[in-house]
Amino acid sequence: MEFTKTPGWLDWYTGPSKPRFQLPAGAVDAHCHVFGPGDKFPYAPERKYTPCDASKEQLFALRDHLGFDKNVIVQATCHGSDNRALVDALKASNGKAKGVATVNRNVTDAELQEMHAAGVRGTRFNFVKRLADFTPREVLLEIANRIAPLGWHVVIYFEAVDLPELYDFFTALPTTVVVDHMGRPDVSKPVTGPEFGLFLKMMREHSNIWSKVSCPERLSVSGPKALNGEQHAYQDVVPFAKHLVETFPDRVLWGTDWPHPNLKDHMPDDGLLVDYIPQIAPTAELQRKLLVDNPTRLYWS
Ligand SMILES: O=C(O)/C=C(\C=C(/O)C(=O)O)C(=O)O
Repeated sequence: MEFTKTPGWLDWYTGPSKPRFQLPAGAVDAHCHVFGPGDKFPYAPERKYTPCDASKEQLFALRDHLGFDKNVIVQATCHGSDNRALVDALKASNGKAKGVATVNRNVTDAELQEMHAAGVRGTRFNFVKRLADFTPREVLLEIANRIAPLGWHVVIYFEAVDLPELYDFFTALPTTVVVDHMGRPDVSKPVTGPEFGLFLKMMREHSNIWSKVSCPERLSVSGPKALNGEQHAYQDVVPFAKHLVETFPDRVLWGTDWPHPNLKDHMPDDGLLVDYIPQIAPTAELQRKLLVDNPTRLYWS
């Protein structure tokens, strides 16, 4: 079956630079994807976008180029609850990849066991309206209760404006909960403002809730260049990510988000994204927790 990319789709950055920042041994890219190939793993009919193909081989080559040891591959909405491409990549990784799947209420226990055996360790609930249709909370809670005995966690992706309405649901989940991309804060507002304050309250009062401090390229208003034109990428996101890393050092994760779905105005060099890490994790200890200890404990223990 032929698939045509969403008009204006930006492919990932070809020829990423070699990072200047030396990743610590055992570092994990804890948020990335595989897409298709569509002729082998068709994209979901209910998808909101059609991506470029992005293979496990290309992901693993990027892992090695950047200096990561492992990947956590996250099911993207373009594949819906068809996790075959994800499972195929996990099985090909020689134990160097774990996964976060998307399942619906009809998933069988045998299917869950098969995914667990392949390396899946979580399921993802997507509340970003441009990506996924509404699923009743009771259905999601039913799924969370079914995956909890497997030791899986729940990954949540939402817009910051929706947190007030979702707060009680998130804090009632029976598993570890991992928030994608800091809950997409509005970085034009202060870190100390009420909006991000609600997110910090959730993390402070619920020690089962973690956050990825990834995707400055999605959140930044200042963009890849600072106003003076110097290459200070995404400076307006640094205070948010750095605050989370320093406040909750044992509950943060980082990922490239390769191949960067749905970016509209630019495509980051993944090598420069890695070089961004020391700005948000300024000590070797914080870098080791963020990149090695935390993802290893959550996915490989
Ligand atoms: O890949 C990301 O983390 C971000 C996006 C896409 C998805 O998460 C997805 O399709 O599942 C996005 O913001 O468009």
